[in-house]
Amino acid sequence: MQIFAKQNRFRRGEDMDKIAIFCSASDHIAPVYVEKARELGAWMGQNRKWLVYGGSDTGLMEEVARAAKEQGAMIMGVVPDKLEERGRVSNLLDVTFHTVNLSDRKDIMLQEADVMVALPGGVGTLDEVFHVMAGATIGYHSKQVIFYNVEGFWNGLLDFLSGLEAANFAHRPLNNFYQVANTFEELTALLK
Ligand SMILES: Nc1ncnc2c1ncn2[C@@H]1O[C@H](COP(=O)(O)O)[C@@H](O)[C@H]1O
Repeated sequence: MQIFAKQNRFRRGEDMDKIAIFCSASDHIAPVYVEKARELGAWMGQNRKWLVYGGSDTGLMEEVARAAKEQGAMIMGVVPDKLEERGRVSNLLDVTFHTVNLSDRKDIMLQEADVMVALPGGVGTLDEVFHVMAGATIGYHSKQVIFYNVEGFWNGLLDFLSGLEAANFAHRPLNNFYQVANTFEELTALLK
C-alpha cells in the first residue's frame, strides 16, 4: 500500500487544506464538547477545508462532520469494516475509504491529512494521536497533532508527556510533534 506518498506535505506556515479530526464517538458527553466540535466543523466549512475523519455517525465525529458539511466542507471518511458491519457509517461522506482494520484506517488518515486535531476523546482518539506522534518521532513523516484543549481536557495527558521527558523517556523534545490550542482562536490561528 502506497500510504506515505504525501507524508511531508505539511510544514509550519503552509496552508492546511485537509484536516484530520480525532474525537469521541460517544453520544453521552458534556454539551460543551459538542458545542466546540460544531464550532470547529463550521469554521472548516467556511474556510473550505476538507474534513478527514473516521466516518462514524456517532458522538463528536458526527457533530463535527454535520457542522462542516452544513458550511460547505468536503468530508472524507476512513471507515473500517467493523463499523460498516454495524451500520455506523455517516451519510455525510463525500469520499469514503474502506479499510480492513484500524491500523490501515490510521495510516490512511495520516496519509490524507495535512495536520491532525485531537478533540476530547477516549482510547480510540488516544490510539490515533499516538500513532501520529510515534511515526513522527522516528522520522516517517513530519505532520503534527494539535491538542484542542477544551476546558483543559488534555491537561492530564500533557502533564504526563512532560513527565516522560523529565525522566528521559523521550528521545527528543516531544513538543516537536504536537501543539496545544487552549482556545478556538488559538486553534484556528494554527490551522490557517
Ligand atoms: N468503535 C469506534 N467507532 C467510531 N470510531 C472509532 C471507534 N474506535 C475507534 N474510533 C476512532 O477513534 C475515535 C473515537 O474513539 P473514542 O474511543 O470514542 O475516542 C475516532 O477518532 C475514530 O476515528
